[in-house]
Amino acid sequence: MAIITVEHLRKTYGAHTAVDDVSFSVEEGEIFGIVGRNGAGKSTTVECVAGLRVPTSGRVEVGADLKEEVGVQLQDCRLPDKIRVGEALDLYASFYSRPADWRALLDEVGLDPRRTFATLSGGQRQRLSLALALVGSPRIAILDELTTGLDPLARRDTWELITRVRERGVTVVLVTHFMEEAERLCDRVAVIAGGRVLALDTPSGLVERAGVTPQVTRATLDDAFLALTDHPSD
Ligand SMILES: Nc1ncnc2c1ncn2[C@@H]1O[C@H](COP(=O)(O)OP(=O)(O)OP(=O)(O)O)[C@@H](O)[C@H]1O
Repeated sequence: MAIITVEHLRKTYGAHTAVDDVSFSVEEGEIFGIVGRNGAGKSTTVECVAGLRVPTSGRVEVGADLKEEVGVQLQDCRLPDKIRVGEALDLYASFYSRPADWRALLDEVGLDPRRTFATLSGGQRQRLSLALALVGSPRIAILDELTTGLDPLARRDTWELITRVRERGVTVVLVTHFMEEAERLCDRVAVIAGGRVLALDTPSGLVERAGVTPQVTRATLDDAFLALTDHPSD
């Protein structure tokens, strides 16, 4: 059953059209990927889904309470330098009527509640932003480039965290630049370019659809992405 339905979504900023006629639906419990190059319209799309931006036209329907049941991790989230990790979690938990146990969440993401935001590495900040997105026990988690800027090992750890989130029944919308990430984690992936959905399928379906020939061993989603976005077929 679809928990998110987006139909003919359009978002303009002045004369610039960032998202143009985007339609897709996300099934409850799946990890749905949105991939595309810089400026493709990925963040604008998920911010419209999360209710953070108002669509210019089109329909966005979310089968969950936006304030209580949707957790959002935004790109480049910043907190005051001196706030402690535990204080941030405690504050965010107070926004929800059924918050998760934030100490357990911090254990899961491997963060010390006494650390201040200023002393966290890039990877630790990303893990904090994931914990903040999950502290309300959401039914839907929207994660916007959660692993950008992480080293390969930290990225893999984060993939494990995302898999565990899904195992708890949370629907995940994952915006990413990394095709390997989308291929490993996502049930279905929408490829966006120029504010439009070029293709939407399972990772293996996209590879097949793009008709890419394996270079060494087998064709990957990365090959499919390059083929689709280099020669978009409308
Ligand atoms: N507030 C805004 N005002 C004007 N233009 C904007 C605004 N936000 C985004 N844009 C433009 O809209 C287009 C889509 O941006 P968006 O951030 O949705 O893309 P993206 O696919 O998430 O890119 P990235 O991977 O670089 O984050 C870009 O051309 C961007 O410059």
